[in-house]
Amino acid sequence: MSGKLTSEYPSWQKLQQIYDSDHSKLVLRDLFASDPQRFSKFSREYVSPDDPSTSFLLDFSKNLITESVLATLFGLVREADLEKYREQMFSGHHINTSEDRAVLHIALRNFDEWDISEPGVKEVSGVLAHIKEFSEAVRSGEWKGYTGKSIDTIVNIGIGGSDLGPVMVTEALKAYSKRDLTAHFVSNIDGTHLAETLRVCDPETTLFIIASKTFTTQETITNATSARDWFLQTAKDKAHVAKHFVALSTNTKAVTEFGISESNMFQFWDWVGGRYSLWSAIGLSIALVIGYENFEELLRGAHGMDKHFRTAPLEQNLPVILAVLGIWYNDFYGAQTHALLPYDQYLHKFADYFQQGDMESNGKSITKGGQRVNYQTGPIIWGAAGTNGQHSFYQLVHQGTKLIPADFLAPATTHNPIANSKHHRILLSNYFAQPEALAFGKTEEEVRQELGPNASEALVKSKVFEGNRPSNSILFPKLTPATLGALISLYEHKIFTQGVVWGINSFDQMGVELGKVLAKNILSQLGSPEAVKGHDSSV
Ligand SMILES: O=P(O)(O)OC[C@H]1O[C@H](O)[C@@H](O)[C@@H](O)[C@@H]1O
Repeated sequence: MSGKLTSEYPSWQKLQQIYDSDHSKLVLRDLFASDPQRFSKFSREYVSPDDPSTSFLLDFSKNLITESVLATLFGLVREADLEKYREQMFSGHHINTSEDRAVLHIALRNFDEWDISEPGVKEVSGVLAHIKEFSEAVRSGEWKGYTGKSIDTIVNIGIGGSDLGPVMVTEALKAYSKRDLTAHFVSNIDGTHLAETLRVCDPETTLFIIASKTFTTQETITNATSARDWFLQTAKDKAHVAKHFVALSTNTKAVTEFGISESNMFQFWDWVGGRYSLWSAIGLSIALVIGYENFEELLRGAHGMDKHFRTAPLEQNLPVILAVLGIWYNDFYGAQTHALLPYDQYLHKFADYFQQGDMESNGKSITKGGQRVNYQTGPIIWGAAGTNGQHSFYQLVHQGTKLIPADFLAPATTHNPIANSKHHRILLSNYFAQPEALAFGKTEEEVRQELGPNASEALVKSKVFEGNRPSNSILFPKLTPATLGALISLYEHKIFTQGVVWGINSFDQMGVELGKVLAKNILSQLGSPEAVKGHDSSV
């Protein structure tokens, strides 16, 4: 990340040459046929260094790579100095250069193992203790609302990183949830979101969690104010707010000004990026729903993956492997998107979560040194839980004109083995079948054989699957808190690695700002009778 653009690195140029001369020869049918060892060469097992029961298998054999392509991709990562920047992140350097901040979500799940000297890091265990104490008091019924009743409903009010992580994780770990505590998440400024939620809430038994790193986000503060007004319509006395409103924030001043006392505030620090904050106080709703012990398991699972990422050689390093494969398609094959396809209903918000995680991190076109890149950076992330996606967008993935690399994820065993696990067997058969169909397709010859001599040419052609569409498969034993933690951390470090290779700052989000400023400007004019001024002619 000197003054050089990544496209000037020798390995980048070599990759371009390989792509130009060889990509037509990188055909999965042939690559598998010519090498019986392909699966063992291009798969890795992850076993948590802290807990051998947290493990998964990454099969990346169905990628358009050879050993030499992969070696060159690792060469690129070395030329981009990943190992140096990785160490800088783990030791608290201010690698978020535009905001002069450390990037230390890893410190939130470190349990004091690594010594990190950034202010705030020593306070992490105290905040975790606060989360434990508070979540246990609410879950046990000991925490009472203003009329002496226990809490049976929580409403997390937050948006972006203060919403998506808690939503995704509480959905993913529903099997561990307390069934008599209902959780709602309100994010949208559209009054419908709050109104429809409040319709099913009782002010006497509802706890509002106001989640905002900055505590200035318009949507969250507006929703929180309306929620407080709704509460006070019944509760009347402002003193009752203390039993029903808590805040998760870095901004003590704004929280107390809102009327929430400091003792009901859960602190975090500016070195926690919003999209990396579910491990912090922002995870309070997670601890409330699944219990503190399970929340800690989630953090410990992520820490195991942090250790792996920090220490494993690049060739064995799962986040690095996922990162370089993504770069190969994004920068040389011209793939615009990357699909996340979990075959697990519990993970139905996984792609939504990493839409922010990846796109807000790597949706940048200026390097840290201020140069405009001359290559592609972050991909468009999208996806849905299987098998629903199969009946929706897979047609285009299989036979459309676009190359869409995809990650398939599935648990070997289910939390819900209904009908003697028949559902799960069908689900898994689809999980295995889709990557195979994408990779190997169906040749014209096979179609002709199937249809017989009387089939029209057009019908034959329409049934041909070109195949050669790449995918990764991640198979884990069961979706436990620790496994989920490891999976999230895996993708976080993939994003970090790609950002380093592209030479960009993955930890600011300047692009979100302009729209916010313009909306405030328009809002101030909307209430006035004069014509809205100073915008384009369509406003
Ligand atoms: O937690 P806050 O401060 O309310 O921010 C919520 C969100 O706002 C913006 O969209 C961005 O800055 C996001 O990264 C952030 O997650």
